[in-house]
Amino acid sequence: MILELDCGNSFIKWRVISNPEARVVAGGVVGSDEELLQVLSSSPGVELSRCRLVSVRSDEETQQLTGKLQRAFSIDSVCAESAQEMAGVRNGYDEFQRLGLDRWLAVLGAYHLSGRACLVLDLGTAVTSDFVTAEGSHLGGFICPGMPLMRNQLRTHTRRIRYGDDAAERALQKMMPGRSTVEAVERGCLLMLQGFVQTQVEQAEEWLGGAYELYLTGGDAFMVKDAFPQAKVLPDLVFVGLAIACPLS
Ligand SMILES: Nc1ncnc2c1ncn2[C@@H]1O[C@H](COP(=O)(O)OP(=O)(O)O)[C@@H](O)[C@H]1O
Ligand SMILES: CC(C)(COP(=O)(O)O)[C@@H](O)C(=O)NCCC(=O)O
Ligand SMILES: [K+]
Repeated sequence: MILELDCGNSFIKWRVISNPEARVVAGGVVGSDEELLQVLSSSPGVELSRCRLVSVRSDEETQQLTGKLQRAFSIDSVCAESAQEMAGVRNGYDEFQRLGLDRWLAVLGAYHLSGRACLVLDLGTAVTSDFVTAEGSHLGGFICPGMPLMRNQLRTHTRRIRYGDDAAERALQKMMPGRSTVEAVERGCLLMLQGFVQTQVEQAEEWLGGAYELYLTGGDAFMVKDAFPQAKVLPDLVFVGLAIACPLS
């Protein structure tokens, strides 16, 4: 079985797939390396033979994680790497190595699945957008703070914005003007998020000419998906790209 990891700035998304059928056997989201080791060693029937991963963390952090996996399960890891061109997509960054690897894999996955122009939005710690033409030319994209960064900036840089996670969840059940701090902040940040996605859709009309596929991925994709019924919501989009960038030869 193959362990697949997507190491973001806040969470590690993990999956175990069978080899060679590539059937998903187990998966989840964890907050730390230790939590990952623990959940993997307590998952019944999971027998790992190797690992492939993508990380936007520092090289040191990524090496620490692969070292822990080697010691705990005796498996080698391969890390996805940047490329100028792959699977019919040409990286649009001036310095292709600087494009976030999670973005690159999501773009590879989206173009592979759609075979046409696409707009890829990844809503995690940061929110990223990437535009790809029907010919596979990556035009670049935009980066802005995601929901966790927006709400934490307000909590950190003001004196009187303080509330807990439970209240935050309750506040988002309705979207009328907030009548408490938690409602005002949570609903305000969600409107920022939805507004950003709406702007990207408008940009796509301009840059991709209307006939494109919209993909939403990342932990907070569910917060905006109802406003964009045309979107394909694919939590595993980065893993689709990971299989392309790190094939099991
Ligand atoms: N099951 C989940 N576990 C952890 N975070 C989740 C989950 N579902 C949604 N989220 C939300 O997803 C966001 C993080 O998204 P993610 O794509 O994992 O970020 P990153 O790739 O930057 O680590 C957080 O705002 C978090 O509240
Ligand atoms: C933009 C990101 C921080 C997003 O990370 P995430 O929210 O998925 O944790 C990451 O893709 C990254 O570090 N990119 C490098 C900068 C760039 O893409 O231009
Ligand atoms: K992201």
